[in-house]
Amino acid sequence: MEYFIIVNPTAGGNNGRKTWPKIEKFLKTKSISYRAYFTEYDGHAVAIAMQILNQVTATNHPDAVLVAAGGDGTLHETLLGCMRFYTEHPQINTPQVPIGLLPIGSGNDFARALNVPRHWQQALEELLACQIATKINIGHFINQDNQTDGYFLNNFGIGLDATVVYLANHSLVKHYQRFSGLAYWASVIHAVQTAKPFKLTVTHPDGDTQIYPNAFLVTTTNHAYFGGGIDIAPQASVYKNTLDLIVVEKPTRRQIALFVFMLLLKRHLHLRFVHHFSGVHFELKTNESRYGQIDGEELGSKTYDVSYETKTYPFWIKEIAATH
Ligand SMILES: Nc1ncnc2c1ncn2[C@@H]1O[C@H](COP(=O)(O)OP(=O)(O)OP(=O)(O)O)[C@@H](O)[C@H]1O
Repeated sequence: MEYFIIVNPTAGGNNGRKTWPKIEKFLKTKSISYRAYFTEYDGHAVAIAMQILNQVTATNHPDAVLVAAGGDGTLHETLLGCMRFYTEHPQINTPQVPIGLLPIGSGNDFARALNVPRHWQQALEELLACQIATKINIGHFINQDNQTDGYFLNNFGIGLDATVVYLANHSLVKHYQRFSGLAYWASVIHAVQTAKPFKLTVTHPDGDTQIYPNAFLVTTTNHAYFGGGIDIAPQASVYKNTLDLIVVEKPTRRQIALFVFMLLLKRHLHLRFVHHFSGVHFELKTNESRYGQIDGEELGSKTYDVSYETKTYPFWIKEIAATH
């Protein structure tokens, strides 16, 4: 195999920069064939992934694996580059180049969902031991207003979780690994206090519609986790072709405490201000501007008219039969 590794040196509060020399040493010791590419700016992994696929498909390279060494953002951009490349080159009929993960970011929720170890060496050993690609479900969304689309591995959030992402990304201490956890939790508290509820309309394929006048946290998720390991949708799985939608209506202070307590017990879906759906397709519409996030990447503050479904992409991971 030949591993084309996209390294985000800034992932995990510069953990990428510190960990890469160890990864490289390990690869050299084992005489593994690899090429490394370093991201230099936001969005760079999209361009690098496309460039690698261009090269790999032009030379008919049969044993290529694209590896995202970073956090969920790097992985998201790598996937986006792959999906964009294959959409732009529909004539390519060789199998899609699989994506592997070296989770050296902060949250690493997709790695958690796939049971990929979050220590670089264990993750690398599993990656190198893998023999066959596994098709995994990913989220696909279409903006109904302009028909643009995109993908997510983890979740597409509107409201509270996206406000947290916005505040954490703009925190002054974000780039210091030691403080990134603190910055995150400070952002959660700030967001809970300041985020405003909004009207959300959910439409199902059969035309059934629900309206939530006080939606507060709206997450469409591909697996159980969000926010760095919070088990927001315990029944969700990348091995199901469904997406899970969690809608939390604006809670009172007492309800916030109850929500956190029930979340820890994984019983929060029983609360009457928490709503949960699982489906292969649904649409969400809002009419007030709110922050949005996709796999931890900011969308800014806007309104949404979005439809959701799943697609698949091959990943270079150890298959977990038990969760199928
Ligand atoms: N050289 C760079 N300088 C600044 N930002 C970069 C650079 N390379 C990549 N980025 C950006 O860094 C951001 C964060 O990366 P990533 O999500 O992989 O790490 P993380 O936030 O630590 O992990 P997680 O999302 O799992 O919490 C991404 O938006 C990416 O575009």
